[in-house]
Amino acid sequence: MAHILTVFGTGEGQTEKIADSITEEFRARGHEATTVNVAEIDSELDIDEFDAVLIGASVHYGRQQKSVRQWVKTNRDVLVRTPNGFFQVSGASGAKNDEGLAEATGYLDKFIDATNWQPDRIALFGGALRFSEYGFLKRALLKFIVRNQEFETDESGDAELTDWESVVSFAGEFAVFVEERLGEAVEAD
Ligand SMILES: Cc1cc2nc3c(=O)[nH]c(=O)nc-3n(C[C@H](O)[C@H](O)[C@H](O)COP(=O)(O)O)c2cc1C
Repeated sequence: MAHILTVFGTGEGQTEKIADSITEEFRARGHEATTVNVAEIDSELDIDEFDAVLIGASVHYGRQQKSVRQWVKTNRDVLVRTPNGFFQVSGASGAKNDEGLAEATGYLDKFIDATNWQPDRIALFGGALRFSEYGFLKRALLKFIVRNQEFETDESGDAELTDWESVVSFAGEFAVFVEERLGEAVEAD
C-alpha cells in the first residue's frame, strides 16, 4: 500500500471535486490517500513522508493558481525524486476539438516552464462553467473566453465539462504507475 498525497488549487470547487474523485479511487485500490487544498496546507506537512505526490490546479485567465506554482517550486527537489503527477482543469479541455487541446496544452507548457517541473504523469480535464454563480463581470469574461466552444448547458445555463470516467481511469493509471515504481503489487478490490 502506498500513501499518496494530492495537493490541489481551486477557484470555484471543480478541481476539489476532481481531487475527491481521484482520492476515492486511490482508496478503493487499497492505498492511503491524503488530499489537501493548497490554500489550507499545514506548513508542517512533510512531503518526504509520502510515497507519491499528485498536484492539481485549475486555469483562470490563462494560468493555474499562483499558490500551486509556488508550492511546486518550494517542494520541487523532493517532488522530482518521488513518483509524481499533475492534472489541470480548464474550460479549454472541455472543448472536444484540436483548438481546445492546443489551448490546454499551452497552459500546461507555461506551468512546466514556470515551475521547472516535468511531471511523470499528466492529465488534462474539462472543468465546469457555472455562469449562474458568477457576478456580471466574471460571467462576461468567461463567456468571452469560451466563445468558440460548444457545450451542453443545464436549465440554469451552467455546464459541467468534466469527463468523470477519464478522471477515474487517470486515478487508476496513476495508482498502477506508483505501485510499479514502488515495486509493490496491490490487489484491486
Ligand atoms: C474567472 C474565470 C476565468 C477562467 N479562465 C479560463 C481560461 O483562461 N481558460 C480556460 O480554459 N478556462 C478558464 N476558465 C474555466 C475554468 O478553468 C473552469 O471553470 C474550471 O472548472 C475551474 O476550476 P475550479 O472551480 O477548480 O477553479 C475560467 C473560469 C473562470 C471562473
